[in-house]
Amino acid sequence: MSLLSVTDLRLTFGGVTAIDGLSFSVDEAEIVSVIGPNGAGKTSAFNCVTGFYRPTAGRITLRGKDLPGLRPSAVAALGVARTFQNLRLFGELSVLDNVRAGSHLWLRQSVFDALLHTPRYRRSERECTEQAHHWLDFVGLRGDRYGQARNLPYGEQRRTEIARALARKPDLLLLDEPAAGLNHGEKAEMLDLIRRIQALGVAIVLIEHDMGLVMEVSERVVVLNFGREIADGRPEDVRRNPAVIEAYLGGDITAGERDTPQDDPSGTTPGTDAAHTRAPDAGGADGDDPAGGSGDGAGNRTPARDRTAGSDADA
Ligand SMILES: Nc1ncnc2c1ncn2[C@@H]1O[C@H](COP(=O)(O)OP(=O)(O)OP(=O)(O)O)[C@@H](O)[C@H]1O
Repeated sequence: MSLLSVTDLRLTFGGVTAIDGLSFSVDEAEIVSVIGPNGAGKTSAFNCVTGFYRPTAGRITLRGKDLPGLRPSAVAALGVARTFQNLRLFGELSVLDNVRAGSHLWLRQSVFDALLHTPRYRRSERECTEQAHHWLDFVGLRGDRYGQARNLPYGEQRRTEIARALARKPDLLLLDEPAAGLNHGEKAEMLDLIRRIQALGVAIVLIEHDMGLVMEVSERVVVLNFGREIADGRPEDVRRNPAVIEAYLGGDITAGERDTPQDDPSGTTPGTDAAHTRAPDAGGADGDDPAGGSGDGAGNRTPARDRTAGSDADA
């Protein structure tokens, strides 16, 4: 049985069809990437899996258990953790406390323990802090872990978010554009980190516009375009798939692999990522940020272009 199974997933917002029949599965400790141009429905799919959105139709199961209808906290308790395209750290809290917040999911303490500071409470808090240090070491955080999270450089904040997700001890980790806004060296470190997470036995679903990273790290790649799945296969097959090449308007889908210091002397501009060569949508709804946040914090969004299905939402 697959760890995650998504079957005929559909999601509409009024007249907008965000996902139109998506099916894929993820095995234990497998890395599967979901790619596609801006607005293709990738983040919406994550939101359906994690309980942030309720699908219009279709099935999502984790080890055979149906997920739709469960609240995000219940999905997390089943072993699914995620990071967000737009970072969602508690900026005022320390880096350490942000990661400690991830551990609280599995801590065994009652309100009674917390109020009376029982030995059990003190023990579990200590364990929680040790775990947070462990995961910050694991992700290779270099910054001050006792300082406010908002003061960390962008790449370090991304690591902190991943540490917080790992503190939940997930079996499945959904990473939404983990390399966005990172420079060349940081992207190489991210690739290494993703592999080390997999080596822990954690399955990963990756949304990423950097095709170099996707092709390097994925065992399978699922391609979405306008909400429809147009390919699902091994990276080397997907990159040659005519429908995929067409979806990128004839662009070289491996363009991101040229995102080297030579192309970008500053080493800080992720703008050569392939998917950004075509942007059917840069709508106000960012999927994980229905309140209207658009962009990934790195400013690497491309201009909006009309699309039939999405035009309402984009208006
Ligand atoms: N809450 C929402 N309300 C209305 N429309 C939405 C909402 N969330 C997403 N959409 C629409 O669904 C479509 C898919 O959006 P989604 O954010 O899932 O795409 P994406 O592939 O993740 O894009 P990107 O690469 O830019 O993050 C878009 O047309 C978007 O405008």
